[in-house]
Amino acid sequence: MKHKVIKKQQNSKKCLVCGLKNDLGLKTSFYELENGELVAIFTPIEEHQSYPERMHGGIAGAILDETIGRAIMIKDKNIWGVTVELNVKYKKPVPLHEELRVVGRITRDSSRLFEGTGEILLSNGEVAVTAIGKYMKMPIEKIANFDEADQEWQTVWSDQDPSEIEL
Ligand SMILES: CCCCCCCC(=O)SCCNC(=O)CCNC(=O)[C@H](O)C(C)(C)COP(=O)(O)OP(=O)(O)OC[C@H]1O[C@@H](n2cnc3c(N)ncnc32)[C@H](O)[C@@H]1OP(=O)(O)O
Repeated sequence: MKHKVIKKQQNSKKCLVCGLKNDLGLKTSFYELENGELVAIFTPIEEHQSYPERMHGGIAGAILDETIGRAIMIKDKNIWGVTVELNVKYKKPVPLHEELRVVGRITRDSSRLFEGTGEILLSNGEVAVTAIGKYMKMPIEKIANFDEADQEWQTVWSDQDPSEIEL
């Protein structure tokens, strides 16, 4: 089923998952969908491997962690969190060099904590990795010295940005 993209989220400079100036990073794009889910799109490269041609399980955890952690921003772009728990299940190997979609959504939201689930989808739509994450809400000033301009926290548009995403 196709879902309309309603917003593209910000990237940053050096984050492993979303930093556009991190040469070894995933350079992920994040899209908010009209159904309330967040989709991450990235293509793993050789530097993200574990065994040859297989994406590292830690990279799978990283992309799921950030996709779920950012899904809360659909509701309010000013809610920031730090991961306190992440449970990852590896069901199928994830190949390198293929564009992957990762879907995340919030399943519980309270004043101090939020929880969500996510999946890495293979190009044929099969679910390869799943995760459940729990995050503690914190003001960004308490997490880090995060100057948005310095960290290049901004929406960067591309010709490749989809207007709809098939899930
Ligand atoms: C763009 C945004 C994308 C975000 C996605 C990526 C996010 C990340 O990768 S963040 C990096 C990884 N995570 C971290 O670095 C977090 C490290 N942990 C910490 O800094 C601390 O443990 C921190 C701040 C979460 C809690 O510290 P602190 O407040 O001292 O802990 P503590 O006093 O034990 O707990 C405070 C409260 O939280 C509760 N709590 C703590 N952990 C949990 C948990 N896992 N589940 C439920 N409740 C918890 C405690 O029960 C306690 O409640 P109460 O006050 O009622 O007794």
